[in-house]
Amino acid sequence: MPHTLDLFADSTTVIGNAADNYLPCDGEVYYYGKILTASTAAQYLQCLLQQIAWQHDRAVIYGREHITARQVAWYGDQAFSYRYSGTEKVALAWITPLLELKQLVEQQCQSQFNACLLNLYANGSQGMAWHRDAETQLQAGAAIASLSLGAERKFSFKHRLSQQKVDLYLENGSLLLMAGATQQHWLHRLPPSQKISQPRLSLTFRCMRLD
Ligand SMILES: O=C(O)CCC(=O)C(=O)O
Ligand SMILES: [Fe+2]
Repeated sequence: MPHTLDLFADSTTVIGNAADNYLPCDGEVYYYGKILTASTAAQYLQCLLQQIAWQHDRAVIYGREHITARQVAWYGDQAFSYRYSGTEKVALAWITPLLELKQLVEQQCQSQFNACLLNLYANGSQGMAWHRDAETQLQAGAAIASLSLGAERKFSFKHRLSQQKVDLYLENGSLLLMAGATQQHWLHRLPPSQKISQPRLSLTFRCMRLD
């Protein structure tokens, strides 16, 4: 590894503070805003683009296999196997920059995580369709924290019954926490936007069941 970014040497790095709940009912979504300075976010983006074992994701839809445009990677405390969208991944061992960011995120949102699914969207033509993260391998009701690096993107929630929508914008270096009953009652997506030409990377920290 060429260098280690020492987050905790820079006392200005943690900018965010307690956040408000964006959802009107049936869940909790806290947006902490930017928790990394622009320069620290840019360094981590470059470092993770190089060091993460990016792979195009596979999804089985109506029995047919599709290769997704976005790239993903799966890391964790153990070789957790994660099945979603008809495919299965085995977690790789943490690398230092991921552990640094995990520690920062845990400190910020006062929750612990044991795995991270990373998503890389090369530009605004790539996104993620409506879904919820409620796989049985995840600890039921555990929070999911998402750290964004790179291009600012819109993120949307839709209530499964009322269809009510809530939109927010995920800034470079920002942290979002989905908690409580959010995954039971709300779908979320990253809509495409043809105006965006720059990449965005998200680190979604999760809690896998240990049994
Ligand atoms: O890229 C994002 O911020 C969202 C990703 C997401 O919803 C997921 O990985 O389940
Ligand atoms: Fe998700």
